[in-house]
Amino acid sequence: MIVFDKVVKRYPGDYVALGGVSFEIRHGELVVLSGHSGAGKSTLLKMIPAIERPTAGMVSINGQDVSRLRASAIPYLRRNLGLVLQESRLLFDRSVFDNVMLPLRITGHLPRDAAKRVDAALERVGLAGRGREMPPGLSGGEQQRVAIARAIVNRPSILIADEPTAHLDSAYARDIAGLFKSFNEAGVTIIVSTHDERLFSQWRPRRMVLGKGLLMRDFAA
Ligand SMILES: Nc1ncnc2c1ncn2[C@@H]1O[C@H](COP(=O)(O)OP(=O)(O)OP(=O)(O)O)[C@@H](O)[C@H]1O
Repeated sequence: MIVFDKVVKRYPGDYVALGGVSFEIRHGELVVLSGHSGAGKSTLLKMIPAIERPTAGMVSINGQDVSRLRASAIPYLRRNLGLVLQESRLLFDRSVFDNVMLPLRITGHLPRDAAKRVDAALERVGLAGRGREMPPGLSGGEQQRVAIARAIVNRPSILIADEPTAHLDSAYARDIAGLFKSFNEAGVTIIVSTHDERLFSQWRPRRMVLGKGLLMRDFAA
């Protein structure tokens, strides 16, 4: 369970990006977060992996307060989270395989079955056998699939994606939305922000709408 309790985020210059946001997300939910540009979506998502910390209030995951986590504990937190953030770009000078392998290297020791995990993640996103290719040779949609493979290679129980379909044409965007749905069906909790809620509406997700740093609407699934 993810809990936000009266979370406030003030950036330097006193800009209030989140003005006191509270909600709970249960295990296995599919949550679509929308809101105008600057509403605070990225800020909210970044609080879950402790990339941003609340100015006030608390964020917890499965009972652990992540808003005040020691720096040394953060890698353990992130090991259980899959992240597809706007800044999580691919390394263009490394193969698709190496890009997806990256989180496995970061966690310290390579699992014995690391290569198998990478292959399984690539297969999961429809890129089986493409590991040797280089990212610049892939379409935008395929690059996004690599980023998603990289996010799921650790088999996280929670997957967070910040506008994963931005810059993709509608057919690719629908494919990517379908991928998230398939992960959700496999039991993964999904929190995805989008400018286009319609991409997910057929699955009747929980819809949360942010406006000016406040939770304006929260439609249960
Ligand atoms: N590191 C930062 N320092 C100062 N202000 C910031 C920082 N990050 C975000 N902001 C400001 O906080 C507000 C919320 O930003 P945020 O990126 O969370 O919104 P968003 O809803 O994700 O927007 P978009 O849809 O454009 O990505 C914006 O006005 C932004 O300029």
